[in-house]
Amino acid sequence: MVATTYTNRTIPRISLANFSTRIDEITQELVQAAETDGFFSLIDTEITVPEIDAIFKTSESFFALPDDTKASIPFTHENVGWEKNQQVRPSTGTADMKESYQLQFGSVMEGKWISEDALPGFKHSAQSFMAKAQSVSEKLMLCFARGLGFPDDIFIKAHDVNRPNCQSVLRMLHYPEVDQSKGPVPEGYYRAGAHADWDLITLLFQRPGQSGLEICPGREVVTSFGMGDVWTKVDFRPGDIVCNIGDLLMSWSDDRFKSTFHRVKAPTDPEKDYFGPRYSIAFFNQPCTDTVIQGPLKKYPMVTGSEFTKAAMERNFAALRAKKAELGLGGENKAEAVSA
Ligand SMILES: O=C(O)CCC(=O)C(=O)O
Ligand SMILES: [Fe+2]
Repeated sequence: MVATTYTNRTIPRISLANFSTRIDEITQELVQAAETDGFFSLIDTEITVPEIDAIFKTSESFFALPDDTKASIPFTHENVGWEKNQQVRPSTGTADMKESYQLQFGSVMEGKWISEDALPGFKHSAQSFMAKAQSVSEKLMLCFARGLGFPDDIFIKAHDVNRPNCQSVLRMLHYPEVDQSKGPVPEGYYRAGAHADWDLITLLFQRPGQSGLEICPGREVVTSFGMGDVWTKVDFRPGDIVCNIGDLLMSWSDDRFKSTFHRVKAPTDPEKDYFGPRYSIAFFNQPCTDTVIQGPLKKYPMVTGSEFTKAAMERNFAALRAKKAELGLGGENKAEAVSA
């Protein structure tokens, strides 16, 4: 197996304390991080450690349900519902070793919430947490709009969760334990294969002790799938929100802000890697379908939110087909329309 090359890169920790009085300083820090590696951690946010602990408890209870029960709310191409071992990334051509449950704000969730009988209180807890994640996201949206010289509310309006065509997603993730007694995970399998997210900004909630997230900066243009091979392990402390720029913001900033490849590697090293069950939660800020997108320099043609997503998916499929042909694999993956 080819060993991964690692380097230490600093992932800045940016405080949101006293947001309204410190907004200029925060904007500067965010822009700087977005222009370099595209990853940063937020600290001093309005989401407390007990609130993060509570939503992970909720998520763990969901994934502990029998598969038959979770299968009552299957994943659909509207990016909602539950999937297991179904997402294939173009970088790997093999399914991620995980299960996930995607939730949205709007009517696409009809019939997609786990029932109150199966998991009392789930919908209420998830919706409260989604509202909090949205509120933190809107602070970032305001700063990035200013950083790019746009009107303050351009990104906030484009991601208005009260509109029926809002597409933002909260995704709960569970990577099952990797049983070391069964020998090494075959080459080419990942907990989450390398990818860049398609959205504006992603908020990632991680569990202390459940390491695995790695980043590989260096992408120059949003239309490219190429990535380097020097990785950095992402460190975080309890309460941190790890954030990354997605392809939408890279495109909307004419490639000034970087949407960076990241992955969760399958554990291989008993000394350093975490083999136990891993949980994470991602909040993807996706544009309303009718949003009009174009950077200040007009580097790319103007597109709508739905056109942007469609083009991202088509690039994804083309790259996936090429990877499968390279590996001599056929067949379609079922969870292809996922948000990242
Ligand atoms: O589980 C993680 O830490 C990363 C998940 C991720 O990158 C994604 O779902 O897009
Ligand atoms: Fe991601």
